[in-house]
Formats: sequence, C-alpha cells, structure tokens
Amino acid sequence: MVRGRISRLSVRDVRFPTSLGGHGADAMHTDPDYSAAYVVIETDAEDGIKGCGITFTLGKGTEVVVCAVNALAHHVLNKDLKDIVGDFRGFYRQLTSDGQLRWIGPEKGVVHLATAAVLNAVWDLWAKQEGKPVWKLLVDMDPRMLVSCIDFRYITDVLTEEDALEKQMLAQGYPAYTTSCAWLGYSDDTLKQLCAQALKDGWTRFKVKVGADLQDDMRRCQIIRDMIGPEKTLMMDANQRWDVPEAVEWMSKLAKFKPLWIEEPTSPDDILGHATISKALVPLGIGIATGEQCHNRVIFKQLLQAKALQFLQIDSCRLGSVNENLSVLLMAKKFEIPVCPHAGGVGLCELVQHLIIFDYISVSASLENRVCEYVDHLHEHFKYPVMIQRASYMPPKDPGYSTEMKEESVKKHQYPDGEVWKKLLPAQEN
Ligand SMILES: C[C@H](O)[C@@H](O)[C@@H](O)[C@H](O)C(=O)O
Ligand SMILES: [Mg+2]
Repeated sequence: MVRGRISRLSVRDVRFPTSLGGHGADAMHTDPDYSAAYVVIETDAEDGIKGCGITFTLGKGTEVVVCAVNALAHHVLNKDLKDIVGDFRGFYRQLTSDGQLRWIGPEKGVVHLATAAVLNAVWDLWAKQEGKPVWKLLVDMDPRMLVSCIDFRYITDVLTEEDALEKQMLAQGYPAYTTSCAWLGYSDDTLKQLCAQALKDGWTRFKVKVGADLQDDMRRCQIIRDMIGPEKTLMMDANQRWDVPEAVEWMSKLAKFKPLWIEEPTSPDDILGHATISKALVPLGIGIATGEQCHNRVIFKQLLQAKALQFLQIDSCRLGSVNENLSVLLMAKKFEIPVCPHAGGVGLCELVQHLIIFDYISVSASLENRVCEYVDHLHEHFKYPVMIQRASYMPPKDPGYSTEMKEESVKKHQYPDGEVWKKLLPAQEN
C-alpha cells in the first residue's frame, strides 16, 4: 500500500574522480568524472522509507542539474504518493510541462535529466513501500495501471494506449556485455590485461571505443580481436565523433574486425544521418546502435520510423524515468528492434537492469540479439549493487530501484566539500 505525503526533497552533487584513471573516456569525453545528481525524497509516513534517485552526469555538469532539480522540487513537495502514482501520467506531464521550465527543454537536456532524477526517486520509494524491486513491481502491475504511467503525447501515430495493452505479455540472468576493458584512456597493456581477465571471468561480448584516430583504432581493434578470437562479439562506440560520410568511410575500414554494431556514429539528433549510415553499413554486417543521448520518446519514434537503428539503447536517466522508458520499450517491440540498454556511467547498471528484465518478461519475451551493457566501475558505492554471474545480470531482489547510495560514499564524494575532493582540488589547482 502506498502511503505518506512527500515532506522533503534533497539533492546532492556527487562526483567520482574517474578521469584520473582514464575510466569512462571516449572520443568526445576525454576526461569524464562519473557523477550523479543524487535525490532523496522523504515522506511523513512513520515507516522511515526514503526514495533515492539519480541522474548520471559528468563533473561540472552536475551543478546545473542540481539547480534544475531544485527548480522542479515544488511539484513533488507536499504531494501524497498515492495521488502521484494514482495519476502518474498526469504527474509526469505536470513535471515535463512546467510553463516556465519547459522553455529550456522541452523534455530534453538538463531539465529532462533532472526530471529523471526526481522520478527515479519516486519509483524507488513506491517499490520500496511495496517491498518489491522495480522490475517486479512492473511485472506484477495490472496492465491498465502500467499503461497509465505513460504519456502518449506525440507518439500516438505509432503507439496508442490500446496498442500498448496488446503488446503486454508475460525467467536466469540477463545477458550482458562489457565496456570496461577498452576505454580510450587505457594503454594497450591495460587493455590486454583487462581483456584477459574478462575472458577468464566468462565474458563473451566486448565493446571498444573508437573514433579519435583511425590508426589507433585499427591497432586496438586488432589487439582485441586477436585476444577474443573470431567467434566472440565485438561492438564499437564512436560517441558522436563523425560526420555522416566520415562515419561510413571509417567504419568501412573497421569492418574487417566484424563489429556487431557501431554506436553513436554521429550527432544523436541526426535521424536521417543515422538512416544513411545504416543503409551503407548494414550490407557490411554492421548495425547502428544509439540512444544514450536520445532526448526523448519522440526522437526514438523517428529513429524507428526512419529505420535508422538496428539496436535501441534506452538510458534510465536520459529519458523521463521508468514512465518514458516504458513507452520506448513498447515502440521498440512494435518495430521489432531489440533493446540493448546503455549503462556506461555511475549507477546506470543498477537502474537499467530493472527495465531490461521487465522488457524480457513482459514485453519482448526474447533474448535474441539482446544484451545489456555492463561497466565495472563504482558499484561499491551502492547499497544494493548489481550482481553479475557468468556475464549475466542476476535479477535484483531488494525492494526499490537499486539507486540508494551508501551515505558514507555520498559524503566522501560530495563536491566540493567531500573528503575526496578536498584532497584533490588543491592539487588540481596547482
Ligand atoms: C563518458 C561515458 O563513459 C561514455 O563514454 C559511455 O557512457 C559510453 O558511451 C557507453 O556506451 O558506455
Ligand atoms: Mg556509448
């Protein structure tokens, strides 16, 4: 039973100095500090249960997202949780249609990241109160209730409420791939060492960052292919580095390493550009994957309509939380495009596992061509970290959205006053 009125919302700027080790680096984000705007909501109920939500950011960007969360807070404060989830579509729309904040969106950019952080906290609170992990809350939910969480505005030309109800259907771990061996910030030795260890741990699918320098890419891809052999799966990720013709040309050269997909070959807003690249590369056996910087369900709709992608990468913090992700999962099902979520960031693996397990049980009912990203960073800071066994995500059992961080970690990494930053900042200023 949902209970309580939201009595407090706090948001903190939490940053991990991952750039120091080159973790997370790609062709466009060369010094990423994995960070989160960390939202905690409390209620006046006596159970003391708190909802924790994050959105993933990089370093200084967190400051801006924190401001946006504060600007949205009045929509949540003093609301009954029962009223929020009883009309979740209405609540989602209230947040995304705020007459003043919508101007700096709408439903994209900083305000949308902030919306995700707030709504992720609401989902965590709701699931904790029900004593279920979010994926189970979704799986058990009456289909009408589930569909009532989705805002269908702008997508009814491809997916209506009735349609969505039909797509509903009613399992061991969910297959994963690793990105952690081949960040662009790693030396060849580190790459070899991490790859050897990953093979020992049972990984069979690997993603490599490309796009900054062709010769460098050729060398690194050769190293990985030699190590993993011809049968295992290799994905490539350019993080938006190329123009359209450049993407086709570059990937034609990397085609010999047999990548399953090239991810974010160009601007995430260029739907027709993705379609052009897809047309050129599919005959070479290379699919297009994109989505980690896809603003909202409307852009996903158009990517699907334009046949611009073969693998759809939802992101638990870029879209408006579970609500908007549900609409994208259902559209992907309609267009028969496999969903392979993005998880390269802090906390994203924790969140997205719920969505993908729900997708498998209730929507796609298939593992064909489906695999969820895994990065082996910063899980130790979460109270309920992901569990990987034999290169698969094991379904989380703890109530909530797995978003709660350890208080000690938050304190240490809070920017700029946490212990970690107090030590680092004077050194960085020198
Ligand atoms: C800056 C980040 O690490 C990105 O490089 C990362 O999210 C990446 O695109 C991924 O696919 O995991
Ligand atoms: Mg990526």
